[in-house]
Amino acid sequence: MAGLSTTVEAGKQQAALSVRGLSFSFPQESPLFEALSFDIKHGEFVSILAASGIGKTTLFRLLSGLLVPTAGTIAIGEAGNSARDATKLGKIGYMPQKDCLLSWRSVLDNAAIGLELRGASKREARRQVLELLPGLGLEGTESKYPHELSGGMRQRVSFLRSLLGGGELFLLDEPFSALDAMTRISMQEWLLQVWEQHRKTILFITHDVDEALLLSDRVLVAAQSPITTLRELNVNLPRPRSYEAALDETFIGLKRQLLDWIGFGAGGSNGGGRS
Ligand SMILES: Nc1ncnc2c1ncn2[C@@H]1O[C@H](COP(=O)(O)OP(=O)(O)OP(=O)(O)O)[C@@H](O)[C@H]1O
Repeated sequence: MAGLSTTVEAGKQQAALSVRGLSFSFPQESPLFEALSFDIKHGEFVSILAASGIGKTTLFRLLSGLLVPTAGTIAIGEAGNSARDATKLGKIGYMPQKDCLLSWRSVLDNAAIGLELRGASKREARRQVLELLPGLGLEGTESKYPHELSGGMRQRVSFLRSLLGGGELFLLDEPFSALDAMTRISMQEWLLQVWEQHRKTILFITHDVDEALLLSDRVLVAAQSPITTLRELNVNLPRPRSYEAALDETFIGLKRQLLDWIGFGAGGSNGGGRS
């Protein structure tokens, strides 16, 4: 037992997120998580790859304190805050599948919300947003409204809002799933560049094997329900990366491994649903 607690303590000091023995089920439903443990290090980009309906969004709701685990602990940041406290303290940045921009606010004012909520004056918040817009490919859009933007632009504004919210840990829930293939590739490349600049800790949910490999330092695979363990693949591809990386032999080897784990390998017969 002493050995176990030393490991957990060491993890707490270094980890941006430390999950220990997490169990959760909705009332009268089968469990989604049972005694799940994993860590995310500071500055890491980690993707969770899983089939639909297995509990990815529920995991994010647990990590952001919107749901309470049936058992286990979630510790966030160096202080080891609980999910609920970390969210209250603004340490968690959450970017959902839909951009959720406010239709009556301009790009400038949508992106500034994160800073305003942290106590910045409107003037200061706007100044910081204006400074960052060009780097996000959004120069000249500051007075536009969400309906005047493309899907990719809306997601970038949404990301900027989360970024300026100042979190230590960013939870990105399939942020590009609603985009067409071309926009999706350009958004992935854009996110790679932004991450290189800011090196925030990101936990990214996706169904897409290529996307997980292209973006991540590690991919965690949830292949069975309830989720008790996550299989882990280190993505040892050099950075900075671009979409070209997907043509690399190493990439294809890693992809083969992931497809095998989720049941689509040479011997697999997965139909893509919850197993
Ligand atoms: N409030 C709730 N009450 C009861 N069951 C729920 C509730 N929310 C989600 N579920 C169920 O929990 C399971 C996991 O849902 P969740 O949304 O976390 O899955 P997911 O892996 O994110 O799916 P997708 O990839 O399709 O978004 C599903 O079977 C879903 O129907």
